[in-house]
Amino acid sequence: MQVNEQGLKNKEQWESKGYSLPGFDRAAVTEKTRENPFWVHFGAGNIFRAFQANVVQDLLNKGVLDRGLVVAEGFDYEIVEKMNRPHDGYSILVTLKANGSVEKTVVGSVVESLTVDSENDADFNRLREIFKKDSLQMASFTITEKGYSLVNGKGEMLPSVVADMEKGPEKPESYIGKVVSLLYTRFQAGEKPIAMVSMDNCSHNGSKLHDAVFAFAKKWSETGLTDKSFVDYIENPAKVSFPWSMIDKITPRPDPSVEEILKKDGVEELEPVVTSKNTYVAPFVNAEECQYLVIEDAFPNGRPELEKGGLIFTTRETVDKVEKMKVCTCLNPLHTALAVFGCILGYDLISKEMKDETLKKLVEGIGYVEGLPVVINPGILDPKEFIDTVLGVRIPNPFMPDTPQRIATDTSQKLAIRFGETIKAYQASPELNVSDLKLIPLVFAGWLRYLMGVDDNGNTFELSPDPLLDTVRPYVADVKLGEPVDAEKLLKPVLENEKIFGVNLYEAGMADTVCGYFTQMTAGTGAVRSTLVKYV
Ligand SMILES: NC(=O)c1ccc[n+]([C@@H]2O[C@H](COP(=O)([O-])OP(=O)(O)OC[C@H]3O[C@@H](n4cnc5c(N)ncnc54)[C@H](O)[C@@H]3O)[C@@H](O)[C@H]2O)c1
Ligand SMILES: O=P(O)(O)OC[C@@H](O)[C@@H](O)[C@H](O)[C@H](O)CO
Repeated sequence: MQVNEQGLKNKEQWESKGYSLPGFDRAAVTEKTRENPFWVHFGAGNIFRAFQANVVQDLLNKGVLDRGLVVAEGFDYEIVEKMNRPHDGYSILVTLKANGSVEKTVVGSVVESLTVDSENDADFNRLREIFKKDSLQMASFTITEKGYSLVNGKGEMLPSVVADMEKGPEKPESYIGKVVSLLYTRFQAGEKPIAMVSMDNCSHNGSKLHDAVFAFAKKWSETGLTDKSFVDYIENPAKVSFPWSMIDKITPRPDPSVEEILKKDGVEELEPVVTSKNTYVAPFVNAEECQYLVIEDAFPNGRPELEKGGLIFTTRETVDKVEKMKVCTCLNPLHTALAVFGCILGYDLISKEMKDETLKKLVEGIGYVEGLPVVINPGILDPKEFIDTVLGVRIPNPFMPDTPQRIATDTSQKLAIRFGETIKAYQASPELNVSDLKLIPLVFAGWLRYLMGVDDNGNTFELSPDPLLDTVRPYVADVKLGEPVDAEKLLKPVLENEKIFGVNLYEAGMADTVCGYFTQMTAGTGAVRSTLVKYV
């Protein structure tokens, strides 16, 4: 049983093993999509395969849609070369339910896979062609928070961005430069409308995408590298919109336990690949059942009826509230707390951490006690019920192979959103005091302790990738477990960094607490556990 066009011809074989197959005429859908594409997604990673691609498949099955998805990968071309193309765009979605049952779906809604590589004429020209089409309604993105950044950890503009700003839209190298170049193609084709929808886990994600795009459009317009009015096109919401969104579906990396299930069914060539850019991809994805995608309803070229596939379209205000609820208080901060302490305490599964009474109490405290008071009820989802399900069902799901190491990736990019917003809300509130926050500083101290790359037994472990590692690791490089440490002196430059924590922890009055916790956590082996037990 091979995951490709040929291998899927024997439908009975797949169906007899419990697989749901695409229920639409894929050849016809492919042809229509080539002619009139409506949705290009940037970022061919795991969440896209597990969520957006499956929603479109469902709508194709129901006859709500008659065209599929084009996926464009602009960072890690190996995903397209090693996964999408050999498998003709198919992948298997394995849904791991909390009751232990497993749902297997062959997803075939991705009918075109392209690299966004200006050196690859065939793919880049095809993308230009797609961006000229009247039918194109949206371009969406799951490219991680750092995908939108034009600067490095030190705040310096990335060399590829500097080069593209100078050279213009012809042959860009940087990610956003390539996206803006495609938008310029759309502008030149008659200023056609489009929604540019960031679906990444960052606060006000649409504005993040807008700001990065705008920086290029402004520079190119001013320097005459594009038509002067290109920047006006980008700034006209009736032409180009940047809706905000909130996305939620826990999608761990492809796991060997799931690979085993599929292998036993007779599925071949399933081996996951870790690309040279550190993406974990396989011909299958594994994810939980629960999913939410809430999008600001701002689509200047119209949009498909994606609400029929469970997506929620609403106002920017509601997206803001729902996103704050999920990313800033009720899910992602709890994930990051478990990621940091899970790595230090030697865990390899998030669900196992939820059986650790101290860690369970820690995340309950961060969620219910410290986070919930600043959540504004978005109306469409109840925050208390949401957090109840996150802590009672989703994170403890023993069938989900999610790891603290995955979630610890890029922590420096996430602390500001996941905790800083709560601190700011406490600062702004007449009823709340920042000094009441005891657990958030514990996570900050835990992250600094994590950066030592030494677990609570004193053994070294590998840190997850993070663009700021080289900048922040040196601050804790000389700290030795059991030796005296002047935390204030060592950590001050980091704790003052608003970019990392969302606030200057000295100004917020939290720096002393963090230093105190850090000192206790470095007192010797077992000190992280005893500090947690003491304060949780
Ligand atoms: N996995 C989840 O549980 C989940 C759930 C909700 C939202 N998300 C959002 O989706 C994003 C991607 O998650 P995933 O599960 O697909 O991860 P993944 O590791 O499977 O894929 C990452 C994707 O981002 C791209 N990318 C990585 N670094 C980049 C960079 N510097 N510039 C541009 N592109 C870059 C990769 O090429 C790939 O397409 C997350 O960062 C998060 O914002 C993920
Ligand atoms: O995807 P990231 O790297 O932004 O964050 C890691 C996890 O917290 C995240 O992927 C969650 O699983 C997801 O946000 C759940 O919807």
